[in-house]
Amino acid sequence: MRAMEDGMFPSTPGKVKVDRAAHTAVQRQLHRCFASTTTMFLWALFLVALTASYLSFQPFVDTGSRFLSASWGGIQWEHQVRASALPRRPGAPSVLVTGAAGFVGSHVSLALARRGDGVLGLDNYNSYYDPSLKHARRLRLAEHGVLVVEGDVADAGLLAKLFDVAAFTHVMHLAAQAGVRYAMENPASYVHSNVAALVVLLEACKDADPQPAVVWASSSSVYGLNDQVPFAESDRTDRPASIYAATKKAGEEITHTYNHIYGLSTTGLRFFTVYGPWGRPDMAYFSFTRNILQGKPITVYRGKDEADLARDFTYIDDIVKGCVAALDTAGPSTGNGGRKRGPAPYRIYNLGNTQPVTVPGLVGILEEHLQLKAKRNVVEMPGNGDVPFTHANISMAQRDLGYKPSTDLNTGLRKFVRWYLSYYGYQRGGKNV
Ligand SMILES: O=C(O)[C@H]1O[C@H](OP(=O)(O)OP(=O)(O)OC[C@H]2O[C@@H](n3ccc(=O)[nH]c3=O)[C@H](O)[C@@H]2O)[C@H](O)[C@@H](O)[C@@H]1O
Repeated sequence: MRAMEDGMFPSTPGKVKVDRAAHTAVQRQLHRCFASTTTMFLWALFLVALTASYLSFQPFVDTGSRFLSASWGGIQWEHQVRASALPRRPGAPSVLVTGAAGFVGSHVSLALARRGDGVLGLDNYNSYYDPSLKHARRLRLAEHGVLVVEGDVADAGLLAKLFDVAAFTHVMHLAAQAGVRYAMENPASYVHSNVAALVVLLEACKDADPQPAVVWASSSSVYGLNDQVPFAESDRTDRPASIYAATKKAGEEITHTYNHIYGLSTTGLRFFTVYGPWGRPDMAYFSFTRNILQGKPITVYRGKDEADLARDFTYIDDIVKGCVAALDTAGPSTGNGGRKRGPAPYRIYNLGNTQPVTVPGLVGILEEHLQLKAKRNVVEMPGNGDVPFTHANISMAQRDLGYKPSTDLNTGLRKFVRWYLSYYGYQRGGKNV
């Protein structure tokens, strides 16, 4: 380190010796160099090229060094973003879908693109579960002209750029740190994705002109220790059983604030244990399927007094219909320039199936579709944030969104198993690859 510093700086600051003979020789050289007009022309050409290349790197240079490592920016990228966000039929919405490479996000993006909406996806492809599944979903969307930008919702610079490039009429915010039990291992990731990133997104929405309407994923877990059945939107949600639930509940309060102050139209959807093809490998129905096929044991939790746990499992196609209907019925935001110009809708809906099934019941259906017996390891539910049961009252969603789930667990799991076997290369009676 010392040697390097010695080479760079004079040993006594302010006392630099100038070699006069060398200095004159250099001056003569420079003079000879610029004397010829051809050489001057070449220098000019070089300077023009240098300036042009600097300007083409402007999006990276002027927004700060944090973007140097990001995979977005540039004229070509902006062109792709604009094309993806552009509606394919007159009057159709232009939707920014966050978490578009996720389970619900990819299905909703596809449904919107299929009917001609403009759809731009955003996803950080994190490794909470196998990112290769997220990339496979991305490729599926690309086949339908949907671009999924790689980036984090908490990146305010990226969001500002996206809103600058495309005029989104709606935001479908489905990016989140999901999973109830993982919240005990990594609570900070829930605060980052479900609270901090949500605020960054709402800031971008409130600054946009015109402001988009926001539809976003809350969760049935907000009901926490509520024991009034079925769960209605008017029930207590101030007793969350997990950090995950607490961050989703925080999201409901935060969106309320943006609705109240800035006139943002917001709709929170409380999803009830969503399952189906292209699903999440961390969820019970998915990991049970994997273990049963591999001959490995599964852990089945049981509640107090040996009571079975139950969930209001809801099939993905029903959830997609609910999301699209929420988007179509969302009233407009009313603010601009950071100020509210009138009241805007603030809505919360349950999207469930209304037919809870026990966890042993779920395993039984999987055994039937897989034609294999599960090795069940039944244990008492650990104190890990789980709740004993969920059951949705969907009358509000029925009334306002025309939401009407139509897939029972048996039918939905049949479709899931068919997808699973084909995606992972299984054939009946053994793995094919
Ligand atoms: O409805 C929701 O809001 C939530 O639904 C699911 O959470 P959860 O219902 O706990 O779904 P799973 O993790 O698939 O668990 C389903 C049931 O299986 C049980 N389970 C889970 C894992 C396991 O190894 N064994 C087991 O018996 C759980 O206790 C639970 O009763 C999602 O994972 C959450 O992201 C989502 O927000």
